[in-house]
Amino acid sequence: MRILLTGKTGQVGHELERSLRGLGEIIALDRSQMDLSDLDQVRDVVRTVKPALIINPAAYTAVDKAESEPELAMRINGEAPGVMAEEAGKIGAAMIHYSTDYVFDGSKDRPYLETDPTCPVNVYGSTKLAGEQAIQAAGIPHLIFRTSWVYGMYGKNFLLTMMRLAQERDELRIVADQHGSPTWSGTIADSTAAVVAKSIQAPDAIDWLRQHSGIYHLTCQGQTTWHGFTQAIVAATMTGKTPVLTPIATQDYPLPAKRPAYSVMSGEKFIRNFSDLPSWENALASCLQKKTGSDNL
Ligand SMILES: NC(=O)C1=CN([C@@H]2O[C@H](COP(=O)(O)OP(=O)(O)OC[C@H]3O[C@@H](n4cnc5c(N)ncnc54)[C@H](OP(=O)(O)O)[C@@H]3O)[C@@H](O)[C@H]2O)C=CC1
Ligand SMILES: Cc1cn([C@H]2C[C@H](O)[C@@H](COP(=O)(O)OP(=O)(O)O[C@H]3O[C@@H](C)C(=O)[C@@H](O)[C@H]3O)O2)c(=O)[nH]c1=O
Ligand SMILES: [Mg+2]
Repeated sequence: MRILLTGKTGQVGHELERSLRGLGEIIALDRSQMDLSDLDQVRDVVRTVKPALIINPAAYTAVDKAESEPELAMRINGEAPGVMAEEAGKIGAAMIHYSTDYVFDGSKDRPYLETDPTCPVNVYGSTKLAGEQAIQAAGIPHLIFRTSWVYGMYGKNFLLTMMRLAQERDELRIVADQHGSPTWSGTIADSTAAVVAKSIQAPDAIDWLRQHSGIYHLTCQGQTTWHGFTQAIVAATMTGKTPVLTPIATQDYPLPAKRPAYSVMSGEKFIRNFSDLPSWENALASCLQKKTGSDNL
């Protein structure tokens, strides 16, 4: 199966390139080869590569910057996935796409289900929701994996930021009233590869993907806060003198974009249909131990 992989320099794209090895002919592209802000180029690349499956982890992920660049964020997160899906439809291809917990407003206090109403509270979330809707509207075989709080040893993320700040400072002030599920990029990539492998084992991979089409919540299981996540990071990575970790309220860490106060998502549908998901604690340990996502959930 020929697979077109976007965003190979991103956290998830980087791990996917590794996890997908052996599952087909992987055409992995970066921004210079497929710029999602150039919709004509997106169209041309799909037409030239003619994949059976598009896997799209590329996205505009700068949550605060998106507030001042809504049009660019919408083109990359909302429109480009729609163009990919439209072109996929013309060649009988399927699509695996990634979305976010930030499609929810955070007013629930129990894990969000795939059937719960969406209501983004920031520009990034609105543009990611538009991407989901554009893919659904194209009517192609598709899997949309909503994930959250992604980290790993590669790329820009909260784990690496906090490991650095914990070395530099005596005190860290961290938001303790936002609840979510930190998710290792390796878990996302390996879980995606497991799904692709299942599709390939079926008599007709595209038909299998059509039968399983829909939205799935793909996160590590359990929940914490950014403060709780930092406590786990510091405990696992530092010995000797550690900084004081002071819990603070969201309002005491002002940022341009609003965030949902609660964005835990139930992984039950994903687990029932595809494969098990690790707890966030176990995934963090695996990440720190292995430093790759190649063969560990
Ligand atoms: N990070 C997170 O916490 C979360 C992410 N998600 C979703 O998961 C998916 C993967 O995210 P993640 O890997 O963490 O994201 P990263 O920010 O690590 O990577 C984003 C990727 O998209 C690429 N990209 C950005 N703009 C363009 C563009 N105009 N054209 C082509 N490529 C572009 C980047 O390229 P370059 O390296 O050149 O910038 C990079 O390869 C995304 O859909 C994201 O919305 C969902 C929930 C949480
Ligand atoms: C560095 C730092 C951050 N924080 C807070 C700010 C913020 O609320 C929280 C996390 O910071 P981030 O910048 O990683 O948060 P954010 O960019 O909102 O992360 C989000 O990214 C997008 C792409 C998603 O899809 C989401 O699932 C989520 O992972 O931690 C502190 O409280 N203290 C600190 O010292
Ligand atoms: Mg961020």
